[in-house]
Amino acid sequence: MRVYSIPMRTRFRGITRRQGVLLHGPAGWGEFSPFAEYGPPETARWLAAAREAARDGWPAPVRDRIPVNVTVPAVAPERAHAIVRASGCRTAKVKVAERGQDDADDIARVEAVRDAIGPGGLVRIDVNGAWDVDHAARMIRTLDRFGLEYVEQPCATLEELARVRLLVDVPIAADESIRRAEDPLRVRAAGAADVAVLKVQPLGGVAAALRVAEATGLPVVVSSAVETSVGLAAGVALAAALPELPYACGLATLSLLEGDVVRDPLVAEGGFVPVRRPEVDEAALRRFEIEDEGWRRRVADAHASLEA
Ligand SMILES: O=C(O)CCC(=O)c1ccccc1C(=O)O
Ligand SMILES: [Mg+2]
Repeated sequence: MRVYSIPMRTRFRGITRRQGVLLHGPAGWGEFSPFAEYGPPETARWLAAAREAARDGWPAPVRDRIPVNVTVPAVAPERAHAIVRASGCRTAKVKVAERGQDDADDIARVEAVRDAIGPGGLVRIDVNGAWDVDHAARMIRTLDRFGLEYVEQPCATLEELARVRLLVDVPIAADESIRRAEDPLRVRAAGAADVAVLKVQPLGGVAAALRVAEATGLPVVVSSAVETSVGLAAGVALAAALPELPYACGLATLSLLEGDVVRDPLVAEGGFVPVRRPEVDEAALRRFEIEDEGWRRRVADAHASLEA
């Protein structure tokens, strides 16, 4: 078990360092990197994903590259513009409704991103559940002046998502609303979303996420949890194994980190991430390795919860 801590280039989800654990097994390396606010039983699924990677491996791919979106954190418009231009991606996902910012900040950022990507590019926004129904309907209409592909998790609850979905013409994607195997059925029953955002670690692995994808009956966008190339490879494997992949995925997140633990990182080029599994590089890993009792305990607790 190896613990890593990598500085982030930009503050994201309120964190400035990404930390996690890498596990090795007969099938390769797996990543366990639940965010600090998660404890058991949730972390058991994150551990199951790491174990699947290390012990079992993943289903066969049906494509050899994955179209990806550039992820634009809640930065100033000039910076957002530069991030999009440098990415080469034809789809941008813009974080909005960040704490400490207001609607005008979001409008300026989305406008800058539309300008940077041009009329032929796609712009989606991610609200992380921060708006109430009225605020969501108002802001989605305002931001749709710049053309929105979809809105990710505009409100926190399924009931609110379903109401917003009836009020606006822009498709709604569910992200935080899908974290457990039983969630897709609830999303479907509530009529809460047009698109399902799936992340491998919270769903307990690639095979489990494929079953969730089938259960949603919705088009799927695979997204990372901002991981090293070890964790990203699992997201790439899921995106590669899905029968249909109509949207760009949120797997171009390596550029949010200052470094990586592999020889040949899973970076996006020309808007695509290649389908492959990079090898952990001892020297790279040692550069970011830390000794941390807290992470060892989190693995042990997740393990105990998984066996219970
Ligand atoms: O989807 C992307 O473009 C990047 C991944 C991302 O946004 C994300 C990463 C970690 C935790 C939450 C989220 C999120 O989608 O809200
Ligand atoms: Mg999201």
